[in-house]
Amino acid sequence: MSKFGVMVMGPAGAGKSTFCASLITHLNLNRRSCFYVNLDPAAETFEHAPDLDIKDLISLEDVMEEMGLGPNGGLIYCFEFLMENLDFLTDSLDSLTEEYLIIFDMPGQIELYTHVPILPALVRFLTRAGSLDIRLCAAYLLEATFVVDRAKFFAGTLSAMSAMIMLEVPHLNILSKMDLVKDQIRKRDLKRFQMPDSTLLDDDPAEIARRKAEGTIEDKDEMADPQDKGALMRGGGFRRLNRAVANLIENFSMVNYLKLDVQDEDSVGAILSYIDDCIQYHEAQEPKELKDMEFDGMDEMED
Ligand SMILES: Nc1nc2c(ncn2[C@@H]2O[C@H](COP(=O)(O)OP(=O)(O)OP(=O)(O)O)[C@@H](O)[C@H]2O)c(=O)[nH]1
Ligand SMILES: [Mg+2]
Repeated sequence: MSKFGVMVMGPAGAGKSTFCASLITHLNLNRRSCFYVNLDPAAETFEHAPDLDIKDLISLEDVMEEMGLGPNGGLIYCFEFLMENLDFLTDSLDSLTEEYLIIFDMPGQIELYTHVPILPALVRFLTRAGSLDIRLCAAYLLEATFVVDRAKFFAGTLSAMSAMIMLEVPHLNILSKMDLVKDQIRKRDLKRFQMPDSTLLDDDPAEIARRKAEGTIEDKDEMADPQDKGALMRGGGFRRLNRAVANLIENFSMVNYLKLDVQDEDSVGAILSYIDDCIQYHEAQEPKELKDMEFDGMDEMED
């Protein structure tokens, strides 16, 4: 019997726990079962109490105090400890049926998603056939306010891509906190962020302001010409690096973003549909109503 889950990931403060909460509210409203697993050993407050909380296994505060570690080293220690005590997960998750959506609320330390191999090992454990066998997808959240600074946006996109390549499970990228930008950015412009392309760097307001302050451009026109290699060279190493990264992301064309506004029930519902599709949740559900109807039909035939 398969199980189904979503791992909610992304940088610190991206809105992961808030999204988990609104997803749970939405699932409850739609009479769907969910099981909320908090894997952030530093998380204190929750809108919905977790069904399983890593803090019952190990707390970051204790680790920092007893091991003399900082918050990031402490977090890595907590995850290493979890990997040595996987029964903690198995004992609670093993009995869940295919009706449940298991929601993993992850911490925001970016190193967890980029250069330590713990998360891939955890994901392999959760998804391994014959073990928990969870059909898992990753939901990677990036704050929509990043679109204001495009170099930052591409850097965030690069870390999303890194997590995507590292984890090898179906992956949804989500621009969270859309309420903060929806009045500031035109729909047409937003589309360019949803499917990032390197021309976004050509008319970056933050970059234009920076270069105006430096006195390297007089007005917007010089920035708007992507063919102006001279302007790029004059812009120095970082600009060329930004462009190289943006081109890499564009050429891979692997990262597309969905929009999330947690205040909007439809928006949360739309993201849930993507999650369901990724993990083929509906295909595995027992057609209960149909079974009942079949029974009724048979009774009538027998009468
Ligand atoms: N305006 C707005 N604020 C949001 C939204 N989602 C989260 N926030 C705020 O952003 C802050 C961080 O939200 P969290 O949900 O705790 O983010 P997180 O990614 O779980 O943070 P860490 O677990 O610490 O990495 C909180 O102050 C939230 O109230 C949103 O959709 N819109
Ligand atoms: Mg959180």
